[in-house]
Amino acid sequence: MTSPIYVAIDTPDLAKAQHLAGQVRHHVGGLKLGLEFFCANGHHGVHEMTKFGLPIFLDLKLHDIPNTVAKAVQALHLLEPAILTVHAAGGRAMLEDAKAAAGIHTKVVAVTVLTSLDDGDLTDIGVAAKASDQVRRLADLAQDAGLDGIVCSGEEVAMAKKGWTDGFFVVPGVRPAGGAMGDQKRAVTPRQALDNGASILVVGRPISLADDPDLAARAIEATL
Ligand SMILES: O=C(O)c1cc(=O)[nH]c(=O)n1[C@@H]1O[C@H](COP(=O)(O)O)[C@@H](O)[C@H]1O
Repeated sequence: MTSPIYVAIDTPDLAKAQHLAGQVRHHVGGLKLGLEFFCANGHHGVHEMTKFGLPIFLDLKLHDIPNTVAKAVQALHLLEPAILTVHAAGGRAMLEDAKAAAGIHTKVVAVTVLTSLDDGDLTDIGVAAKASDQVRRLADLAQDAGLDGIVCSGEEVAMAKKGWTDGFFVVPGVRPAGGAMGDQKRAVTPRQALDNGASILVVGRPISLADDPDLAARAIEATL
């Protein structure tokens, strides 16, 4: 069975990214490349990483006016990522245009409330809702706009899935029991996230900072 774990390769260094992917390739289901990697290595870097033969999740969290996001998505066509992120807070028109601009092999998923934010952080940016209510609102918007799914924490995924049974649910910010939270605030264990309905799990530092990343990936897989 394919692993639901996508390893977050958060480094600007292509050689380090290739080394990590090479270490874990047999125990993860895909590679997630984010802003740090893409800003440093661009299309060339993504091409290099496709050589591992795993699906590529390009996590650029696009968030701009609809025209700009649609053009950016078009500019990514050649890369054919399996998954691409945009921010749900960009609004309905931006989400619709992003989906329309994406290639047929790319799932476009909307980031709802970052897993690094809690209710207090939402208050600070003028969002009066609790994180869970905001996730529900943005999940409904993403579904209406025709997206393939959302990114949310393992705390909300069961609730979000109830209203969107065939949606694709990406859960990052997961932590093995007792693992360091770092900047994550709404974290659950990988097993909980999967039990709650995650389609895939994004795991970064618990694997990439481990002495033996492959062992860490296998240990997480063994809990699923
Ligand atoms: O879209 C994401 O992947 C994402 C959304 C979110 O709400 N929270 C979140 O942590 N992520 C990404 O998931 C990864 C989590 O990394 P670790 O906290 O190191 O496991 C990072 O690459 C984040 O950019």
